[in-house]
Amino acid sequence: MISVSEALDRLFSLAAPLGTEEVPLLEANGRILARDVTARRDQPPFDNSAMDGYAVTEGAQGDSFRVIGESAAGHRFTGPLAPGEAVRIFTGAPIPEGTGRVILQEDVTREGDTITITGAPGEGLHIRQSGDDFRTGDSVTAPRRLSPNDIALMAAMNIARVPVARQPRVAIIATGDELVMPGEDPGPDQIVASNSFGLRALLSELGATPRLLPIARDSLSSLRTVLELADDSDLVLTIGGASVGDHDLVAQAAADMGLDRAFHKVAMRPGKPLMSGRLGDAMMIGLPGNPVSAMVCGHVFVAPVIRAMLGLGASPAPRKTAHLARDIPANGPREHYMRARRMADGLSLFDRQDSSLLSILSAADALIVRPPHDPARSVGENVDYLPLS
Ligand SMILES: Nc1nc2c(c(=O)[nH]1)N[C@H]1C(S)=C(S)[C@@H](COP(=O)(O)OP(=O)(O)OC[C@H]3O[C@@H](n4cnc5c(N)ncnc54)[C@H](O)[C@@H]3O)O[C@H]1N2
Ligand code: MOO
Repeated sequence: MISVSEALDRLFSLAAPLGTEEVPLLEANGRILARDVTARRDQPPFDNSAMDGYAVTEGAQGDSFRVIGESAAGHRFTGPLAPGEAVRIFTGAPIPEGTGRVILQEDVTREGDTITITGAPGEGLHIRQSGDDFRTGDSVTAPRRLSPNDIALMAAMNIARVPVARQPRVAIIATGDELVMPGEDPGPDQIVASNSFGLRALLSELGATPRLLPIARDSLSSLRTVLELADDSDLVLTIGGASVGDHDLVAQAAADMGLDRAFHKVAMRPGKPLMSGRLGDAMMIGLPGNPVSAMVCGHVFVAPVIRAMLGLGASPAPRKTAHLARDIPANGPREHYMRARRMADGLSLFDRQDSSLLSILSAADALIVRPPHDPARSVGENVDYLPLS
């Protein structure tokens, strides 16, 4: 059995970045920016008023001015401004030539075309300089996952089409005679397929394009039929049938179809029967069937693989450190990902750690990472964990 970090290295060597495509700005949110993009104009493109008020050359409390015109957003005042004159101005409007400051309308009384500064104007000039925000050629740097704030910035930069990483196409194949789909009426020996739905959600969140294929039954012919449906995928994820039982046929079905196996079995808990390799043009990861094992492998292996395919680099799932709120026992020979909750007084481990317990996984928001043979740890000691939310 190989270690988790060795397994990750082998996975990364199978997971090449997938290349780029251009999408309209409207479709770029959540996508990975693949190349730096640069502003096509200065922002603001002209000096403009930060407030509604009056543009003057200079002014103090008690000064009066003659209002000679108006500058509104989208409609500038074209003439110059001289001492003793004021231009009515609104937020975002271009600053007339000669303006020294903008007096807030709250600090002014107006009679006809004459204004008098009645309030203390203060230090602020209320003028936003051209290029204050960004200048032509300033860039948004890649790679990064584009957020709504980035979309706003790129719109202001007049970038209408955005180069982004192609989304990995991921086929998800649940396997097992016992499985039915959520919403179906399970027979007495049947259970509802859950892992495929959890993994699909995880993959969507990561920025992949997941596709649920029909459930494969526990026969080589059924597995082959469904695996063949996945032939246009970048990554094929199978769930279950990865262990040593008589009905665990995924490894054999994939081998029959030419899987170039990179490894089978990892020294971790849960997740030991994990396998991976190259299957035709696609990468394949065979996940264990136990629900918590499949989801933990999703967080520990699938998520970093998707990030690597998206061009975000080959690095393990980010870890944090926190102290323990409870004692934890010594670990065995496999790296253990233990379900826990972050509490005010530290990480609190769930008593029940069986890899079938989705209710515990759902209640957990952290996986404490225990290295192989880690000794017992006491309250207050620091441990590494993977945040789940
Ligand atoms: N003799 C041994 N037995 C087992 C070993 C071992 O080393 N020696 N390893 C155990 C470990 S660790 C795991 S993990 C499981 C995983 O085995 P498989 O990948 O072959 O998974 P299955 O046997 O197909 O299923 C296990 C369990 O999970 C349920 N399942 C499967 N698929 C789904 C799904 N899509 N949604 C929800 N639940 C699913 C399935 O019904 C079983 O209950 O093997 C141990 N055994
Ligand atoms: O290690 Mo398995 O993955 O017990 O559930």
